Amino acid sequence: MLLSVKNLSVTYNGKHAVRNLTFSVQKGEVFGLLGANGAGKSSSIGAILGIEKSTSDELLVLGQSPIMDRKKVFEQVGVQFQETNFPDKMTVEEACDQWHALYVKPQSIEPLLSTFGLLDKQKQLIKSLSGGEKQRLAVLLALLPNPQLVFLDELTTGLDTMARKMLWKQLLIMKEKGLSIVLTSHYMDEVEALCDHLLILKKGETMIYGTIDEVVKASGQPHLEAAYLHFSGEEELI
Ligand SMILES: Nc1ncnc2c1ncn2[C@@H]1O[C@H](COP(=O)(O)OP(=O)(O)OP(=O)(O)O)[C@@H](O)[C@H]1O
Repeated sequence: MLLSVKNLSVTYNGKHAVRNLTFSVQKGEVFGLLGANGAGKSSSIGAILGIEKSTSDELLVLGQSPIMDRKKVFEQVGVQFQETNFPDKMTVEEACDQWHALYVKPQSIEPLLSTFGLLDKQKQLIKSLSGGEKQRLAVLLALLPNPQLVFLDELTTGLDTMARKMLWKQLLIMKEKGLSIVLTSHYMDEVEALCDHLLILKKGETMIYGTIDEVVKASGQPHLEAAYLHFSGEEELI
């Protein structure tokens, strides 16, 4: 088991943002944490990463506590955030070199740059990259540690169709090699392409947790998009 979360709760000013979240992720599994804006996805991930304060009956990342064993755990875990702030004068190459130096067994930089279509952008300032290029760089940096487990927040938001498909293909290759992935996404085609299990949050509560087939079946809807709308409560807004 690479990730085990039991009854994780996050509160802000006495109000629950996440309540009793329970799930686990095995080696080579892709897990999707889904829900409408404000449902509690980022708060959950922040808590699992030890950034947000939380309570739980169990919180183990690679069998260790992300709070007590922080350094050891995060040598083997990759994280991509929605917004990564880089210094103004930093180039793609410098960011890669700095990240590379932080880890014990990182991947080689060049093949990754090539895979992510950024080989000819090495000397460019990060702030001058397009939105999609920045997004690809953020995923590249999350994978650079050669992690056993990677957290990808809104993986392909802002990417064009080709870049999305490229990224999915790349992640599936890494999954085959044993990489475990926790992702958040608002796109059900992405969830269908990648996820083994998914969990849908609504106002911090777990509405359903299972495989895509189980979720669709339990919803009584014809396909995942409709099942998602049903469980997330987003259909009430349409
Ligand atoms: N630091 C904070 N202080 C107070 N409330 C917060 C804080 N961070 C998040 N919240 C609230 O907690 C709830 C869950 O927010 P969260 O960011 O986890 O949702 P999300 O599912 O990641 O949303 P999105 O899809 O918009 O990124 C929201 O109601 C949000 O306003």
